[in-house]
Amino acid sequence: MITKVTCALIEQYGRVLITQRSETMPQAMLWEFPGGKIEEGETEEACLVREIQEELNLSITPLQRLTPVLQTYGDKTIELIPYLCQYNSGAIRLAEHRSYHWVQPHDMTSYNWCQADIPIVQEYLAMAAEQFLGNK
Ligand SMILES: Nc1nc2c([nH]c(=O)n2[C@@H]2O[C@H](COP(=O)(O)OP(=O)(O)OP(=O)(O)O)[C@@H](O)[C@H]2O)c(=O)[nH]1
Repeated sequence: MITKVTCALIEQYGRVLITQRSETMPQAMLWEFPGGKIEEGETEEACLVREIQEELNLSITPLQRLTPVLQTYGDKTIELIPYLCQYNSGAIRLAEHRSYHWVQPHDMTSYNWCQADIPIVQEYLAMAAEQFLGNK
């Protein structure tokens, strides 16, 4: 069975919000984009809005779906579905994570990521580079 998991790339002022998993979570201490498992009957977007409210106390709007990643961890396979998201309101209150950073694209590769997130970071960096060139 493949578990569908959404994750949010929340952008603000040219930075993206990333979160560090806690000691007690699977993939402990690794960095990820916040999100979580899709519940029965839920859309991807509704899942993200719910998870980001629950985990971080933020209101967001999903804007653009990026490329999903299939990843096997031991005997579990997940499909990680990333969305670029707009920050709307709220101040961060961590419910589950150990910490968070707002990072600039060029700093993203210096983090220790969950395996599934690495292709998403690469896709985001490619998009950020294109945007930079387009703005020149
Ligand atoms: N949220 C999130 N999960 C990720 C990412 N990358 C990644 O490999 N995962 C994996 O996807 C799964 C999602 O689990 P989760 O624990 O965040 O989701 P959840 O809150 O809905 O689950 P729970 O209710 O079982 O605790 C975990 O196995 C986690 O390690 C990511 O960027 N964001």
